[in-house]
Amino acid sequence: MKVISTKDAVGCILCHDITQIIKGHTKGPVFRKGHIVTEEDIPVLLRVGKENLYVWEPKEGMLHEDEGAEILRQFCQGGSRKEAAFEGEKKCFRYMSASRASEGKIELTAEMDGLFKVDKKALYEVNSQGEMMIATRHGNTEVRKGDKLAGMRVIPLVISREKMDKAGDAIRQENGGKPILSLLPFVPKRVAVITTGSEVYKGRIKDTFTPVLEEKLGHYPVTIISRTVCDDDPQMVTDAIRGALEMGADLVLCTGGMSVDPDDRTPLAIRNSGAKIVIYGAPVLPGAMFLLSYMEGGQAVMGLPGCVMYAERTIFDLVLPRVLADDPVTKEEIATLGEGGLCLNCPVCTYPNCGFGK
Ligand SMILES: Nc1nc2c(c(=O)[nH]1)N[C@H]1C(S)=C(S)[C@@H](COP(=O)(O)OP(=O)(O)OC[C@H]3O[C@@H](n4cnc5c(N)ncnc54)[C@H](O)[C@@H]3O)O[C@H]1N2
Ligand code: MOO
Repeated sequence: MKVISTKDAVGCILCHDITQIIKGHTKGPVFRKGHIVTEEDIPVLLRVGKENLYVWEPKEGMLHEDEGAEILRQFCQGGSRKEAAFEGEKKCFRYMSASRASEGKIELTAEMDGLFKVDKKALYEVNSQGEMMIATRHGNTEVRKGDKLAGMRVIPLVISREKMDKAGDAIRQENGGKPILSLLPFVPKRVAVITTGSEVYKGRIKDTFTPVLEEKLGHYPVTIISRTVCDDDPQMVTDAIRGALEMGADLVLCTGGMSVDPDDRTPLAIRNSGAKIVIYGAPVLPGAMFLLSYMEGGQAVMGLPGCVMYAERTIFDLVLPRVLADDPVTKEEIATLGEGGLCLNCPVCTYPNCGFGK
């Protein structure tokens, strides 16, 4: 820290807030600690009576907190300054926009509806360095345009470039240097709904499952291309799946017949369609009897248990955004859902902003 004549302070970093008081009008900081003095600031500083200032001396190898924050933004979002050019106040890149660095902090916001992904290990590496932090919302959750995704800042006013480089090296070692955060936009999909169950097929009860799916799918860029009702006959269900795929379905949703009764034949029917089963049975309640499979061509075929019809949130809500963002779900990932896999059925549901599936 040193004292400098205000007239000579352009480019210097203020060490403390500078307060302006105009009687009966304003009281507050005109400049914050950490601000870099510009040519235009000089008359303002002189007007608040500051002919001399305490400033940091720019030192070789030391970065201002805002410069450090910009490096954190690159860790998160990727892209050089040029690639991620400012549009007005926003820096847009890879469907995320960044605020301008201010007081050492940058925030990222979703520019599209889609699936938010976090490389947890790389994030941990950066946050383990000290003197810097990145906080995000949970990964693998759907986000909507305008949602806040992450905030990051450098903790001290200045940070060594070496420290930032070390964090960059840790990310490179962890994932080869890929951005920590990504937003995968939803990809428009054609969906086929196959309802199974003799009670519905024979008209004994009304189908109340399909309307639930229609409502849920209505929040995404999805077209329902077919609705078929089948008896508890696995061949009939298999034929319906194959027919839907021939019609160009990207996603086939089979409902009913997912548990252990003699008439519950949907898993067999899905298997016989040629789909490769990722999981049948998941550590999530509601949703234990869920089945996820993929065809060779990448189309997803799901078996949805009865709970998807009656419970507000189930495993279907965890998996659907991923499938709609073309983000394949693995058996291992499903196995990790156990902790947080219990929906608490809160009086007011705040999903996805809750612990379910996290
Ligand atoms: N012994 C066991 N029983 C059950 C288990 C288990 O592990 N062992 N799991 C339970 C869980 S968890 C669920 S979830 C359900 C799974 O049910 P299913 O997917 O097999 O559903 P269904 O048996 O076909 O039907 C259940 C219930 O829902 C009505 N339903 C089904 N589809 C429709 C429709 N399109 N419209 C209207 N109503 C429909 C159906 O009539 C039944 O009343 O299994 C538990 N049991
Ligand atoms: O499979 Mo049930 O799906 O847990 O309610």
